[in-house]
Amino acid sequence: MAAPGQAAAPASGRAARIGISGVERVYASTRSSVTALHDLTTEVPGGQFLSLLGPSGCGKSTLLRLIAGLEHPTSGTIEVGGTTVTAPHPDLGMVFQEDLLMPWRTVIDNILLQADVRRADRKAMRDRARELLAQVGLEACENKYPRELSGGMRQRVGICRAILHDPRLLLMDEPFAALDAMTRDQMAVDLADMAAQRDTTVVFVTHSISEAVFLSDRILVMSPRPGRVVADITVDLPRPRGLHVRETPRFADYVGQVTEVFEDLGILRDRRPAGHHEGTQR
Ligand SMILES: Nc1ncnc2c1ncn2[C@@H]1O[C@H](COP(=O)(O)OP(=O)(O)OP(=O)(O)O)[C@@H](O)[C@H]1O
Repeated sequence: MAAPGQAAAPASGRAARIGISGVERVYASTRSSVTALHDLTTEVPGGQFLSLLGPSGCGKSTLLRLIAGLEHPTSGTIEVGGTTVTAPHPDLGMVFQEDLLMPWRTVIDNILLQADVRRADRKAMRDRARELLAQVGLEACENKYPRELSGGMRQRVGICRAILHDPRLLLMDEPFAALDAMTRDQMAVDLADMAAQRDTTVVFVTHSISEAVFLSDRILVMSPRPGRVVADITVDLPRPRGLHVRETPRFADYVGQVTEVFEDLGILRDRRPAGHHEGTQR
């Protein structure tokens, strides 16, 4: 994956390509039916860092669950690594808004849960878990319990768990949404550093335009429900990217480009003079 904190890892070709073709997802009950996604077609090359941006309820989480194989499209197909997704597939890491750590397990045992469910060699995985903890500055915390950690620390542990088995695909559903702004910035840098060291495709859901621009190779902007892709923006900012990239005119241009799409959709309303972009949730 090409991520902002460091130079991109050399692509080994192992990162999963995603193919989404004519995907529709309708949630039907006896009383009503909701079309969450409508006729979604796109391809995500292996190793790309893709962000999904869109208003609440436009189907971003639904799309992640479909890619993960946790649920199925009503019509259309999704391929991951050349295979049609019909069930949850193992070569995947997932991170959610809530850290989902088990309170009765220590930090290291929470990470090793990934090894336990896969019946992997616990000893080898323990060494790897320690390496990952060191990468995110939590080497002194391996025997602590989640209640002893801050929200940002817990979310770092969640990310370590998600990538312990070196998945070819990482799906992240608003992983930093519950964190304060400064922790969130640091998490973006940490994620960038971790991502840069492995060849993984990432699909990242966020409501933050600047977070999406900072992290991504590409941003898909989705319309209000039923979710469709209304803009497909390649973020061609040089890497490595540090937080200072946010002060550059090119960064502002990308933020402005995405903001305009939201203004055109009527989701952001700008009462300031033309050219001055300051929306919510940047
Ligand atoms: N299991 C379900 N049953 C019925 N409707 C559902 C189900 N899951 C999602 N939906 C509906 O599908 C639409 C898309 O939901 P989804 O959670 O994918 O949106 P989202 O873009 O991730 O929203 P948010 O940004 O608020 O998390 C919403 O209208 C939601 O109510």
